[in-house]
Amino acid sequence: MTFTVAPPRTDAALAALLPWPAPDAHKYSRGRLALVAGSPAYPGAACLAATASQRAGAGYTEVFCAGKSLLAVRAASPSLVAQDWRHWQPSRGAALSPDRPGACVIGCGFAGEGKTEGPLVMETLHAFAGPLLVDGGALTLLASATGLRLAAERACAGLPLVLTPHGGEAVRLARAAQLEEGLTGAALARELARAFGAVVALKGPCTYIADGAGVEAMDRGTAALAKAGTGDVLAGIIGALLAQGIGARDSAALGCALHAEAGRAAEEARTAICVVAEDLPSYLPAAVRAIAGR
Ligand SMILES: NC(=O)C1=CN([C@@H]2O[C@H](COP(=O)(O)OP(=O)(O)OC[C@H]3O[C@@H](n4cnc5c(N)ncnc54)[C@H](O)[C@@H]3O)[C@@H](O)[C@H]2O)[C@@H](O)CC1
Ligand SMILES: Nc1ncnc2c1ncn2[C@@H]1O[C@H](COP(=O)(O)OP(=O)(O)O)[C@@H](O)[C@H]1O
Repeated sequence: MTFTVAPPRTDAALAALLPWPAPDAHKYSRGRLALVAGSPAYPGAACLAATASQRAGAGYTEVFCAGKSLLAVRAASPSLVAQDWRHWQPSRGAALSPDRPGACVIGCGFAGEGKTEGPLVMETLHAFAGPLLVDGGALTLLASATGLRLAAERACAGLPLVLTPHGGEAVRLARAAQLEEGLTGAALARELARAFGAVVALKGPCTYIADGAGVEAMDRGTAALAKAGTGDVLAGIIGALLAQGIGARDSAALGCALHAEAGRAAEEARTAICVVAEDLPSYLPAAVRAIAGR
């Protein structure tokens, strides 16, 4: 199977996508991200994704998490709005219209269990009528016959879906989709994108971003990013870009580049040894400047 992997996008191409706010912007016009995240086992993942979303420009970041995780999420940032995930209503979702865009991220800090998280994931796949990013433990639940069917239905309805698996999660998705064994890298990203009708960002030292039309590479990152929780930060960044009305593949490409540049800026200040995931949102301004050239 031969195909071409597009080279990483240039700074100029990425800069053209940056969501600078209009002078008359308000918090809702700047995009509302509903983040369904943070099981009792992993409240920290919700905190990481939510604070990253705020720094990546979303005007309103609303977290729906397990009741036991509420305190941790509220303590992470006073400007976050947090509710028990029992109140998440995917059919109402974020208010969606061209002047009030929105998106949903689901799965950061999910443990991949079926009883509570399963219905949250399946109902969101079915009923959320805006751009949806599936990450973390929700990918384990998506890796099922029901998940594949609901993903196909979203694709038929033209509803954007972004998947952000690491290598282990990608193997689970590939098995569920009965892909050829042993696919890796760009080929795996491309086949997953086709099977799920989604944009796939297959994360690693080089991240491959694919949709039905092709695959591109993103290799700006650093091993400083190889720490628990950095993937949750990435999901929050891409989710915020989706919420601001940027297309799915562009959001994935810009989000991965901003995440990588934040990692590099953090490494510069803190060394590759000492960077931790919670450092990254505070280096997003440096990442924006590196890409924008200002
Ligand atoms: N502070 C927190 O609350 C954190 C919560 N997290 C959440 O924890 C949940 C479980 O995620 P995990 O990734 O730990 O567990 P998984 O069960 O998804 O992954 C565990 C297994 O997948 C494989 N794997 C993991 N990373 C891989 C990679 N980069 N390449 C190849 N194989 C890999 C390994 O076999 C590993 O044993 C997710 O919902 C995630 O969001 C993690 O992001 C870590 C930080
Ligand atoms: N050696 C590396 N070089 C560059 N980027 C890396 C490297 N290792 C990990 N990353 C990046 O760090 C992030 C890790 O995400 P993930 O494995 O989902 O972490 P977690 O589940 O702990 O949040 C991804 O964006 C990945 O591309």
